[in-house]
Amino acid sequence: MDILYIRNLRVEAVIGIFSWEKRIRQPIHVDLEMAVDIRQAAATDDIKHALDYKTVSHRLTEFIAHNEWHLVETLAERIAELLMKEFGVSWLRLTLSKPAALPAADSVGLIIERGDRHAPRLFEPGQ
Ligand SMILES: Nc1nc2c(c(=O)[nH]1)N=C([C@H](O)[C@@H](O)CO)CN2
Repeated sequence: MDILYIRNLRVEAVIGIFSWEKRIRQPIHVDLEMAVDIRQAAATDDIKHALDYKTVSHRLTEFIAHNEWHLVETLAERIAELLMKEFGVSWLRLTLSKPAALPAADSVGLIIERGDRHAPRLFEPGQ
């Protein structure tokens, strides 16, 4: 299986467990790897058969920024669900970072993997 990645997608989000965190936006950085099979896209040279990283990035930005979150765990799980349901992604590894969370640390966050790495894409959106 091949991997399409998006590295260091930056989104300003309302996220955190404390009341002061409900009143500000904080940066969330998304690193994403998604299983794909690039052969049909490469053979046809047609974006219709590719997982469009621009569309995925715009959707994730909108989803993260237009909702409010308490835990990074919740946000990570919801992102994984969205990618599987809306884009047919069969396997993903997501690194979610909240770099402003701890003044004494460069960043904190999570790495999660969901799905079957060797399964084909579940569907192509719009088909
Ligand atoms: N495992 C987690 N621990 C903490 C979280 C979290 O989302 N998951 N969040 C916070 C606070 O919101 C923190 O980021 C504020 O500095 C603390 N621990």
